[in-house]
Amino acid sequence: MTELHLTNVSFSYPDGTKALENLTLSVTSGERVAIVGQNGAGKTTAVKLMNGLLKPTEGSVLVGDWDTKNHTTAQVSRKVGYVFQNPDDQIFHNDVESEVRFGPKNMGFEPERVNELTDWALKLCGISEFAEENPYNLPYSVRKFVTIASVLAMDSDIIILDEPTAGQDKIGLQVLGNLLQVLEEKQKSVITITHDMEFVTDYFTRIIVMANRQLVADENAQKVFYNTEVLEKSMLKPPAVAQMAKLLDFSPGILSKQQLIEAILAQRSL
Ligand SMILES: Nc1ncnc2c1ncn2[C@@H]1O[C@H](COP(=O)(O)OP(=O)(O)OP(=O)(O)O)[C@@H](O)[C@H]1O
Repeated sequence: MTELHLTNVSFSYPDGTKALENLTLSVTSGERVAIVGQNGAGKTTAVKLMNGLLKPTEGSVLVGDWDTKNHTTAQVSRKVGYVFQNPDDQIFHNDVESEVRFGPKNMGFEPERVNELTDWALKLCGISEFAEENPYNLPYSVRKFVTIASVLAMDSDIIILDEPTAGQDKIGLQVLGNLLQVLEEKQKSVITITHDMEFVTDYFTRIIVMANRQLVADENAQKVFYNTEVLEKSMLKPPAVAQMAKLLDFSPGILSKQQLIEAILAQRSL
């Protein structure tokens, strides 16, 4: 299993734009972490540094015992799979199965293992029925699962999902929820960038909040969504349930509908 350690990481793009300042965080095996924050906060830059697409200007990124500065992006991406925000930036085959099969095949797995991983990933993403289809004939939500499957099939220890809930309906969200559970059972770490706070409270216990190129909180959901200073700094909008609980002046920490209902019933019975 592979751990991830970012230590005092800063990054500037070649045009001089400073995108990340002094980021320090670690992710252990099997952990689920959500990275949230306003547009331009530095989230995408942070995850690109984690999978070796970018190398830090200052500080270090360790993937297991590899310093990403000493390894190619291709090498690092075998350990840290990255599902891009936009599936159309990632898909390049004319049928779904070839797209998913490409990763494990390219990594040199035995043909039997390639078949096994491809079938597993297609099934886990609920897209086996589309195996022979051209991804570009499928809706955006399915194309997103094609890219998730193609990364899962590489069997990397750390998986980054950029905005996985974008465009997903209730069934898509259920597939994602199940997928996160299966990955946790396999001790895979999942790091997601998302603007979907309901998704965060439903599935992620650890939240990293970023604002203005910096980390402003690394806490559980209860602490983040009831911390006025963090919310103001990051301009983060808490999930609807937490907003309602605050308006009703309930004690901090309520995040689920069930907790809110229980608090309302308890107040009525007073
Ligand atoms: N290729 C690039 N060249 C120059 N500046 C860039 C580049 N990519 C991103 N930036 C800048 O770096 C900063 C951080 O961007 P980044 O994409 O990491 O933020 P983000 O939190 O992921 O935002 P979003 O939620 O909009 O994707 C922003 O000021 C952005 O404009």
